[in-house]
Amino acid sequence: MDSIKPLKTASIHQVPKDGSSLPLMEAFYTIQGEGANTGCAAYFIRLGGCDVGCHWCDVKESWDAELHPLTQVEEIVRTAEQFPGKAVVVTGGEPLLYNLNPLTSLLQEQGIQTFIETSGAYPLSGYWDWVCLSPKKFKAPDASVYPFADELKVIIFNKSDFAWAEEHAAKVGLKTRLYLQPEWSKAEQLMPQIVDYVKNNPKWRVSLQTHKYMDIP
Ligand SMILES: C[S@@+](CC[C@H](N)C(=O)[O-])C[C@H]1O[C@@H](n2cnc3c(N)ncnc32)[C@H](O)[C@@H]1O
Ligand SMILES: Nc1nc2[nH]cc(C(=O)O)c2c(=O)[nH]1
Ligand code: SF4
Ligand SMILES: [Mg+2]
Repeated sequence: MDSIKPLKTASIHQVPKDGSSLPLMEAFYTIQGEGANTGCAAYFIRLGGCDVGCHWCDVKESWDAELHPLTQVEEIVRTAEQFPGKAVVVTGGEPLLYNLNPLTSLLQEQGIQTFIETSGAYPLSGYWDWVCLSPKKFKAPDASVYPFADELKVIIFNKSDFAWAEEHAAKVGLKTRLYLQPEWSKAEQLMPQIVDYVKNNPKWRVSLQTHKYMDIP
């Protein structure tokens, strides 16, 4: 009897540089829960691999790329096409570890809008309809990413993060929409401070992880 072939996996460094296949952790059709596109139906493509190391990361299972099978981008796009919502959110892990040009050009050829969730720790690749930059203290964004940010989404974990958020707001363009999002485990405790901050600094908006309140992926 044939034995079951293990799926091929690779470390971050062994993923093909041409972007023809990517370590796919999971993909699911849901509602964008966060930021400017909150409430929109979207297909999420979660790539494995991240070396940023946020201690409060809500998807630590994504960090080790080797746990997630290398998947041809054609196959990823073929599945994305099946859903009525014509927007894809590429997230991770840190998606900018990889060459995202083939994935995003194929998606756009199919009339699918491309959104990315990134820490900006690496230069941008890919063709994007919406870039959400969420900077991290643990590995600063590459300076080249700020001009591409349609949205800056700063996670608030403690009081000092408001001043830190302003440092990043000073680096994005005038058209970039600014969001403060409470770290999930601290959301209840931080909410009064976030509400006060936005009332006093109205260039910012509040972003909540609404999918967690809706109990959807
Ligand atoms: C899991 S990350 C993956 C994409 C990319 N690595 C990044 O950090 O932007 C997706 C989004 O979730 C946010 N996030 C992760 N853990 C969170 C938490 N515990 N509370 C609130 N937001 C969180 C990140 O800041 C990011 O905006
Ligand atoms: N519904 C939903 N919205 C999201 N927005 C960003 C997410 C992410 O993990 O990148 C996410 C997620 O995991 N689920
Ligand atoms: S950069 Fe994103 S995926 Fe990586 S640890 Fe931080 S929140 Fe998690
Ligand atoms: Mg998430």
